Amino acid sequence: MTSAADFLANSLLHTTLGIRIGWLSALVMGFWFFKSYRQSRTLPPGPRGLPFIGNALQVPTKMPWLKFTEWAAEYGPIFSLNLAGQPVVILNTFGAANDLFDKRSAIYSDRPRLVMASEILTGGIALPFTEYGNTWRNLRRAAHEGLGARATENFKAIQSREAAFCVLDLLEDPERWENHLNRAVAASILTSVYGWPSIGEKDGHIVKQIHGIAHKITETLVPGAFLVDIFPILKHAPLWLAKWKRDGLEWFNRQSQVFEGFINAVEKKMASSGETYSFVSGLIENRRRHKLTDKEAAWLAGILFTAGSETSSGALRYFILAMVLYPEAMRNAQKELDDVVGRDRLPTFEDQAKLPYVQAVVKEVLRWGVVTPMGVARRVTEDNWYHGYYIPKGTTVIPNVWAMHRDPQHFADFDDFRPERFLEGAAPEGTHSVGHTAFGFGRRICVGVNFANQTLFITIATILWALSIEKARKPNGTWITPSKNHCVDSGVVVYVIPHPYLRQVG
Ligand code: HEM
Repeated sequence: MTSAADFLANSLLHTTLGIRIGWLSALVMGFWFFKSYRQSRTLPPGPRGLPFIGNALQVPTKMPWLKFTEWAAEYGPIFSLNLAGQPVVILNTFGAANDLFDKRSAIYSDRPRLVMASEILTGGIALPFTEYGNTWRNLRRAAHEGLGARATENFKAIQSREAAFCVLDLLEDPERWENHLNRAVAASILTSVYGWPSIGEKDGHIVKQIHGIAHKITETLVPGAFLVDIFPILKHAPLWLAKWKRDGLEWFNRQSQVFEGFINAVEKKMASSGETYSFVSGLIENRRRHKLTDKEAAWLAGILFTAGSETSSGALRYFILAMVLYPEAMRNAQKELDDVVGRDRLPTFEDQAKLPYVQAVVKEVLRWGVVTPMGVARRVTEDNWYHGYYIPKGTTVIPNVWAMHRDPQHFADFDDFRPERFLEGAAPEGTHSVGHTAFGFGRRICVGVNFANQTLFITIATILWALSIEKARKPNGTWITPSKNHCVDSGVVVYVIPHPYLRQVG
């Protein structure tokens, strides 16, 4: 029989044990929860940074995509950085970009906050930077209506004419080949957008002005260029104290007047003499349906030549470089042009389907010489998980297009310019059968993609039909071999500096 004392002792023992077991299991459970919580909130791996500033000092200010590609080899196709507290995720494969930007486009279509470039300099209404919301939707719908695949057919005649003028200019004055490419690209955009007559040498100041606008905007995108982008609170600094803000707002007002003036001129012409079709004539008729204010419509048209001119002429520079370095590809394209077009007429868009090699040259130019190596960054608008990694709301997500286009899994000889790769087998998954992602992804894919592809096709076909491009020679007769890595990183767009020698096809 157990005494009352034994009973008491026993029950005490059991109670103590029970409490101990209870504590222990609570501890184990707590640890388990903590561990799984930690695991479920782990950002993708990445280089170790310093306290407070994280990896900010490890990211090079020029050509950061090269470092990103090295880090991708070390940490995997999706890695993360901490830029002074701002989480940044870098996507390095077609698959990852497709999974997030295309398949989760509802939460991956915003842009990171760019106070200077987007909110001050362009008033929050420049389509490429606009926050993912109603203003963006209205601008995008209007842009798509005027530049979709069917609508862009309207601009083929303008692009063919400009390609022919470009070749004449190159033949007459080969030394200034860059100017001629710039002029042709700017002219085909401006005539298509505003219905202007072709711009020539005399209109050099307009081309200069356009490139000036693009430069002004891209300059402000250079990380660290404006303190307000690091400390957004500075946006509220009073005007008398913040010269940068006064200058930025003044620039926006001046630029708005220029763009509104261009639109008003088209409107006047439409009222008097029946203006020919252009992007803006369509926009004027439909801007109310698209719920655009006059200023938004003016900026939509204005930003098209800013977004489209530097990128397209940058791609054409890469084309010149590729022809200088890979003459075999040039000869193959010229042979195809000879067989299909002959020598009695210029190539046209009707020939396009019968010129698969020339089309492959266009794609390879965009793959090999990617002009926007990091695309245009996005901002995630909701917490989400990918492959077990946590990507918190507000993270900046950068597609490393440069690495995607050099992924040995898809492009074994990625460094070589080899158009044939687009004629062999299927395009890599995640590229929507295109084979590259030079124009971006998902809902924010380049709205000028059809226009750009048309410009590149007809300009490249016409140049190769008329001209051969070779290495230039030094005065002592030795060849100048340009480097494919000698790039100028202007902030968003990257250029190359080839030294070509142009000669008429015999
Ligand atoms: C070779 C030429 C071009 C290249 C490589 C290029 C590339 C790009 C890229 C990478 C983006 C960002 C897409 C993303 O966020 O995923 C973009 C956006 C954009 N592009 Fe292009 N582009 C070119 C030509 C053009 C042309 C000719 C136009 C207009 C006529 C144009 C207008 C735009 C606009 C307005 C956006 C912003 C779209 C948005 O944010 O919703 N681009 N482009």
